[in-house]
Amino acid sequence: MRSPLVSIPARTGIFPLGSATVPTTSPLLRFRNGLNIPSDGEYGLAIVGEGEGRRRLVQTLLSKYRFHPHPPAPGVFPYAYNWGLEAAHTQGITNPIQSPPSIRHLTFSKPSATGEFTDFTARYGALQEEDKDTLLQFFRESLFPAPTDDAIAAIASILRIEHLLHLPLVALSSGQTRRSRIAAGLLAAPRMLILEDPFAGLDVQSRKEIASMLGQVNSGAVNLKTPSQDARSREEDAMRLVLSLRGTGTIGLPEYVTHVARVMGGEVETLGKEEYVERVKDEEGTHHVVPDARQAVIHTAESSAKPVVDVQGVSIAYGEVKVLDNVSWRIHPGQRWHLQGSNGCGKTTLLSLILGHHPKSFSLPAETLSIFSKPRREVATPTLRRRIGHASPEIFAAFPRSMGLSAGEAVGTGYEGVFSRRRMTEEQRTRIQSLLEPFVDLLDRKRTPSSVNATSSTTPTKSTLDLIYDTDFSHFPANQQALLLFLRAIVSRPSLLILDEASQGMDEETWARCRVLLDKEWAEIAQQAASATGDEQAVVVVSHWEEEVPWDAGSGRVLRLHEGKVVHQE
Ligand SMILES: Nc1ncnc2c1ncn2[C@@H]1O[C@H](COP(=O)(O)OP(=O)(O)OP(=O)(O)O)[C@@H](O)[C@H]1O
Repeated sequence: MRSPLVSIPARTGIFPLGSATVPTTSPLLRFRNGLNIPSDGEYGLAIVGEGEGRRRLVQTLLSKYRFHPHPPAPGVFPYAYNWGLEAAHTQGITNPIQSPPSIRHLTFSKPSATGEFTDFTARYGALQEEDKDTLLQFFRESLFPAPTDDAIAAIASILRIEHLLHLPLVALSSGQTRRSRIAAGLLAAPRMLILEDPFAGLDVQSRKEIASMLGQVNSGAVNLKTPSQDARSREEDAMRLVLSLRGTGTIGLPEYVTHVARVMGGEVETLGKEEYVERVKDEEGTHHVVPDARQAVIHTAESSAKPVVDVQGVSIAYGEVKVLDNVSWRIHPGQRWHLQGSNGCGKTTLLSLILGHHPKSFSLPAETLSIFSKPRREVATPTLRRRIGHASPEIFAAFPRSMGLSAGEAVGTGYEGVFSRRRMTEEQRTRIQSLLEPFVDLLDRKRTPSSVNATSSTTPTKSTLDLIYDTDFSHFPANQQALLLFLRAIVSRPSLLILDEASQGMDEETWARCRVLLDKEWAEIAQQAASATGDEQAVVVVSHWEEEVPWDAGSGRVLRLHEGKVVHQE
């Protein structure tokens, strides 16, 4: 038997580093019944629950906080691991792990490291010299220690990304990028790998494949460090995987997971998987998020108005590879479309033509692409920016963080669909504040999770809203930046709203509130349309999760692509 990898005693409180030895504030987190991550044997951990709590628990595992009342033994970093050694000593375990474990943390919702604007349109063609680095080069040159070519080949085969190795990084679709980042995390072969929301943005098949592959890595059946070791030592050296999953996590709980650490109201409780699943079932009977304006929405009205978008027989190829193959699609005002298809099938490319991000958008024959009832080539790109609201992982990655834009200004850039500062009119400022208002308890940087519950029903004061409005966009954590960029997409009530994986990086609770807001928006837009002051909004949603489409199942329309072809339209 070996000492546990991480062993946090029951009733431990977590405090910021540098806080008073005898705490004067309530803990950031409290462990109700302790957390033990054994270093060998059958064990898989998933962290679920409140977004902020999950992030704190991850940071705790990375030893970014102070523990009280019983701190781990002083010594090597990461400290949470020292408890394992202590426990080994008191329990007479003779075979403790000698060296501190290397821990790697893979998060997918991080903005670019420099905060600079990156021109995401480069991925659709005109590659700059610096954008030409391939995935293979990235694996060889950016990881430390550098993996062997054999290890790269093995992981590429397991994750089915061999065909992408020679593509430029910027050409990868968002699902392909995610697979590649999981591959990079595994190639670094740490003792413990923490993956945050690894399944968001993955299609159903990919989710299954990756969940099963993670299970094999976690059990030691796939060992990327030393493939020649015998079965016993492979199990001992297995890379421990810790998954942090959104909400209840029951949607994406892989089979190999045996334990769940659930964070609720600032408290961590560790449960066996079965017990946890049972409990969630019981609770779901009583805790439903019921959006209050749903019934007011008209989802499938066949409009007599002219189409917002008319795509007729469009094809796009990169060399021999056809990414879109004779695609036709007509979108009318008021229609709700769910654009479906597996990772890399061409969804984002199709949308980039409509959005004017793709270099071919402007040069397609006039009869193949019309937007707002005119051939695309007769519609100026700034008009598209202004009339199409758009949120996507690409916008999230590219949005400038170093310009000092405030949260309110960031949302306001949606009026023109630009990435630069614009002076807001008083009316626009009021509108932005009205969008921020339903989220004020989430965005208020001063509140703790426990105080949120207590006060979220009270009307926010003007000054809190002003404060949020004026706070630097880049000071918000990634999940809140995702929320602000969603508000940016809807702020101008555009004729066409494109939500491409817009909920990625957000907590379930936040997305549930976004859905309520959308319903309210659509009801108001429909009312205005009925009094003949405009058309209803057309909406396109890209999501691999049926649960995240913001209308009732079956009430919208579907366009499904497969390898660039339309295979289903209803
Ligand atoms: N410059 C390029 N050269 C070759 N292939 C490319 C290039 N740019 C994009 N591709 C490929 O085009 C395909 C379509 O990508 P796209 O981003 O449209 O997929 P998607 O359906 O949006 O996927 P996801 O669900 O992962 O977001 C991908 O397989 C991608 O690798």
